[in-house]
Amino acid sequence: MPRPVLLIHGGAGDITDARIAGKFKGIKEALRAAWQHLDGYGDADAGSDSALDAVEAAVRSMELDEAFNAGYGACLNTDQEVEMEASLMEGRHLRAGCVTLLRDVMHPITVARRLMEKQRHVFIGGPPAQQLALSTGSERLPPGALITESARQALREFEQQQAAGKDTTFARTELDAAQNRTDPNGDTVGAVAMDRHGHIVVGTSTGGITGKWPGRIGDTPLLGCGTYADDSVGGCSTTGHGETIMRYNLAQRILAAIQHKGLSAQAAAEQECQLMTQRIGGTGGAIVVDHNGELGISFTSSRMAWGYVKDGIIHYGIEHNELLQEPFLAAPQP
Ligand SMILES: NC(=O)C[C@H](N)C(=O)O
Repeated sequence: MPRPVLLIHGGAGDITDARIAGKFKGIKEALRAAWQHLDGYGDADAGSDSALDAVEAAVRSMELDEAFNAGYGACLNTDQEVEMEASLMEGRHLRAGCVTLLRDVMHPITVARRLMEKQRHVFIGGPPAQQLALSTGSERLPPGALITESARQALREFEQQQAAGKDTTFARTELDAAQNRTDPNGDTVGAVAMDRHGHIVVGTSTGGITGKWPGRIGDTPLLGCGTYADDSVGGCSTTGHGETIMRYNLAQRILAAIQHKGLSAQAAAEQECQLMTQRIGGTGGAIVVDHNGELGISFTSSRMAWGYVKDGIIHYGIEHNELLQEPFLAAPQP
């Protein structure tokens, strides 16, 4: 019987030093919030939805945390508004729920789950996505409630760059470190879990990229780009420059490299992230769990926050070739 696995990311990009501590804190909190669903702690029998529950819990934790570009703290479009996207997929029956252009609700990943579990469509966007959220239990937040000062600052910097005639093609995920500016923009979040029955679930949630056009849709809600899960191969969540990732079909290519080329999860993630950047120019990253529970973590951006739980230890990092560790120390159960 496979051992449960939970691997998460908190976004790829040119994350500045000042934001690393917040990312690590958020990654560890998300792992602690979610792991109990997989190891049977809070769940009497770690039931059939344990991977789904774990992924939703991890992503919800990061959606609440302004250190990340999802939910509260999501980045702003050129109209100074938040439009969020998320996708969720399970690898047993290949069911999925995807939402885009979603406004004024806290947890896009939960809306994606409700769509997957209870509705007859897979992908819904704009006001009907919000309608679905509100009619299935989400609270409507006052306009602007998801906007942080950091997100406003990121948009101001983006606008200054545009006014100065700089190339903003790659938006916030690409420009900061090179130009030595602050990076007030958090990043996309994602989670891949495998339960003890070998069922894999993947979820990804984002505000997109700062300075995007209203109505812009990125890679995150697209199956095969931001998210894919298939129990017979593995699961993958990606992050980075969406226009690049969707043109390359990054998640699907990584899983195809595992399935058809026999690569390990790590080798497949490395190979495809690198080939994508060599070929198209934008950068990104991916987390992967293959059907044996082996992990892959790779990125061509300067940094990507990630973490996983194994043998009672939280493993995490943000730099290339970095592996930090900390005891899991689960919160006491009631
Ligand atoms: N930071 C990110 O991962 C952004 C996301 N991939 C997008 O382009 O919408």
